[in-house]
Parts: sequence; structure tokens; C-alpha cells
Amino acid sequence: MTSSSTPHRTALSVNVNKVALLRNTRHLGIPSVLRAAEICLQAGAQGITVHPRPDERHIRAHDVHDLAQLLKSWPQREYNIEGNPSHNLMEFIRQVRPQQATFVPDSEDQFTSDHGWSFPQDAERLAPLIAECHVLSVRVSLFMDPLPEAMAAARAVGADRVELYTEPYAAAWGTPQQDAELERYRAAAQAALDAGLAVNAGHDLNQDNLAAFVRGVPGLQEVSIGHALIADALELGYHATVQAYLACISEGCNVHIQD
Ligand SMILES: CC(=O)[C@@H](O)[C@H](O)COP(=O)(O)O
Ligand SMILES: NCC(=O)COP(=O)(O)O
Repeated sequence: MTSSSTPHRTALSVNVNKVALLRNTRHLGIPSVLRAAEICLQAGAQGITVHPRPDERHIRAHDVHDLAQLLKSWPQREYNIEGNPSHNLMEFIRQVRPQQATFVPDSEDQFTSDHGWSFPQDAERLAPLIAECHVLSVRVSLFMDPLPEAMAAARAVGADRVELYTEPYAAAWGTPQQDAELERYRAAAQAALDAGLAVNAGHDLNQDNLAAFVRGVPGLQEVSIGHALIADALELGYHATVQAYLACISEGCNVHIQD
């Protein structure tokens, strides 16, 4: 098949939620969220992601501000703060002004993120919040299911990017549905690009399924990875683990250009 695409490097943003989750089980301050972020940045991660949920089960308000301070020493790296803009997210955005805000339609007590925004139902309340982020010079990414037909609406409310919710892809990995599921994400990403959106992705990505996703999804700007990466780091250490994930991205990005 003749294909050509300009190889570009998909950025890795490490989500440190699960470091905070472990830290919160004692009043000792270890493992340090800041130390985890610093080692991941030193290892080459292009950004740090947090999802400060209203119940503070893992990332707490002080973590958000402490990481903002740390990232001032890493001007080329990005800070991505996730959350529901109808809950506590916007106050963090106003105070911290990260490079990116990822809007996620989670309820306050949700076990984990498990779906994207719905259009047209969510459009009216998202548009002014996206506009406010833009006034604050904060890029907005909308957490979305891989639905090509939803991408134009995401762009119409002002989003800069979408983050494709990748749990269904991860769940299909290693099953007969693997290729068909990847095709769903390819089509959704292409529709997002056609609508003028950039494409992020995340949730349950890991060392097994990452390279194929990067290779198969066009124009992937960023993957945010936390749970599996931090689990791997318990065995390999943060530095080696980040480098292993960067290697998976490189493997996926080495697309072959055929004229
Ligand atoms: C939006 C998303 O898929 C994840 O970034 C989210 O942060 C996971 O939240 P938990 O770490 O609380 O499961
Ligand atoms: N947006 C996805 C993210 O930040 C991390 O998700 P996961 O790797 O913890 O599932």
C-alpha cells in the first residue's frame, strides 16, 4: 500500500495520579509525587498529567501547585490538568494556567474515567468554559470516545484537541477484535484531523499496546499514560520505565514513507 506521512514524535505525558494514591495511604509523604515527576522528566517525558478529582483520592490541591512550580524549571515540557470543568477543574486552570486542560465528563464519585463528551447535549455548557481557557492561553482537549461523527461538533465548541479514550482499544488488545478496534481509532483520529483538531489519546495504554496504536493512528500528538506506567515503574524504576515507553513510541513513529 502506498502511504506517506511525515514522521513526527508523539509526546509522552506521564500521569502521576497513582503515585499520589500510594502516598495517601500513610502520613509520611512517600512516595513523592514531585520526585516521580522530576525523574520522569529527566528520563525524557515531554509532560506531566494530573487528574485532581474532587474527592482527592489521589492528586490533592497542593500536588497541582507543587507540580506547577516544578514545571517552571522545565520550560519545554507541558503540564496537562484533567478534570470536569463543572466541578473543580476551572479553579485550578485559573490559578495554574497549564499548557493544556483536558475536559473529562466524570462524575465526582466515578471509579475512573470511562466515557467521553456527548454532542450536542454538552455543547452549550462547554463552549464558554473552553473560551475562558483560551483567554487564559490554555489549550483545551476534550476527552472523547472514538466516534468520527462527533469530531466536527467538538471542533465547533472551540476545542483545540480531542483525547481519544483508549480503554476499548486496550481491552481488545490480543483478541480477534484487535485490528477492528484499532481501525475505529484510526477513523476517529482522521475525522478529528479533518475537522481541524489535533489528536491526543489515553487510558489503559501500556508497553504491549502502545507501539501499534502510535503506528496505526494518524497525527497522534500526545499520549498520557499513568496506571500501567507507574505499575511498571514499581518493578523497573521511573527512569527505565519512561525510556521503555519512549522506545515504544519511537517504534510506532518510525513510519515507512513510500513514494
Ligand atoms: C482521563 C483518563 O482516562 C485518565 O487520565 C484519568 O486520570 C484516570 O483517572 P484515575 O487515575 O483516577 O483512574
Ligand atoms: N488521560 C489518560 C491518562 O492521563 C492516564 O490514563 P491511565 O494510563 O492511568 O489509564
